[in-house]
Amino acid sequence: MRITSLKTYPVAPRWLFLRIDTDEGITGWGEPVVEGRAATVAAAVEELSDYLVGADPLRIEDHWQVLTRGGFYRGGPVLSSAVAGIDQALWDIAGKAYGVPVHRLLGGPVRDRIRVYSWIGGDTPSDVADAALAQVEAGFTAVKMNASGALRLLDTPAETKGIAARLAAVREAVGDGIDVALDFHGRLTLPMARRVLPMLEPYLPFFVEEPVVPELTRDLAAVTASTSIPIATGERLYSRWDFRPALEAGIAVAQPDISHAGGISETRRIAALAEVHDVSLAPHCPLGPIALAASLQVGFATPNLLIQEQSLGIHYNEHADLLDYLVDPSVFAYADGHVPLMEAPGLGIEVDATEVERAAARGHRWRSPVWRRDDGSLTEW
Ligand SMILES: O=C(O)[C@@H](O)[C@H](O)[C@H](O)CO
Ligand SMILES: [Mg+2]
Repeated sequence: MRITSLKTYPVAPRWLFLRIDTDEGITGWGEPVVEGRAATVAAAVEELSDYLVGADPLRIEDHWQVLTRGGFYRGGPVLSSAVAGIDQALWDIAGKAYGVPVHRLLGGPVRDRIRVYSWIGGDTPSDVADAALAQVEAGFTAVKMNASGALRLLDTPAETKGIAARLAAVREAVGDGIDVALDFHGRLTLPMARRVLPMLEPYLPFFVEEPVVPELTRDLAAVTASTSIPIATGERLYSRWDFRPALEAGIAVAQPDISHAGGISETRRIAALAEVHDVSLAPHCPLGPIALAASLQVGFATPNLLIQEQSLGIHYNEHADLLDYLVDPSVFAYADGHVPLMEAPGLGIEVDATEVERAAARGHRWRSPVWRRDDGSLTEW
């Protein structure tokens, strides 16, 4: 079998889909994207495609090595995400060629279903509590909320207590049987993290995500030592080499994004490295159905999986949602907040190619918001 073409489709809300065709009529799909940089990653995929057209799609690992290491300059979000989407599409082709779901090629399932969580929004404590209750009513057993708005480097008692008040309101609303995670998007300085996290401890959050920016991986050790809350990070780490210092810093949960961190091949290796550190996996995925399917395929075959993020209805999903590009959306029906074992070949989904073409023709470009503090200085959004 030979690869005949690679084609990318920028689609709403903020995704980039990749279609790889072969001379045997088998098509694979991947999702190579950095949110807000879809066109940049598409250019990287286009440049890498010179090497792939005419090659055997089943030599997945060799292609991963050449595309990642063969260029001398490696790593980073753009290149790693381009390779990630290509890798997903090659695993999809392999599964379809062998007639099995990808998790069977990874050693077979180690669980029957995967627990997924939903993102919840809202500004006031009662807004977030209502959003959490709506997800619990929809069957989810875990939610994740944004921890705060734009914070100062060292913030007021009112802002600081407000973070705890929002979590307290959610805990009060959903009770102790539901898991509640908080995402800080790297908005805390180390001294703020030391002050805020102990205030959250009484409400037993599931985990706290990205308390500090990933550039401060070294400071994570001080954060993890300062609190009993499990610390999660990883959506802005792109390889097992990037994850090593975070794992050594004592995080509890690794969050590789299968569309950023080198695809199925590398996420599988990051999971194994995490296992060495007694760290569980909660793959990041505020992305589309292909990225979610690829994440789930790894999750079915990975012993240290904690939970899977999924993007149905999250606030980024304007003009399109998770299920819009699937021939059969029931695959992500989330019975009782779980996805049952997927048995269809490849990634286990059927992408609606006509809808993808139509959405790409409409054109769409999503930009990350720019957040500023009250003095006008830039902060993490
Ligand atoms: O954990 C999450 O889902 C968020 O931090 C998103 O990754 C972020 O808004 C960029 O897409
Ligand atoms: Mg996050």
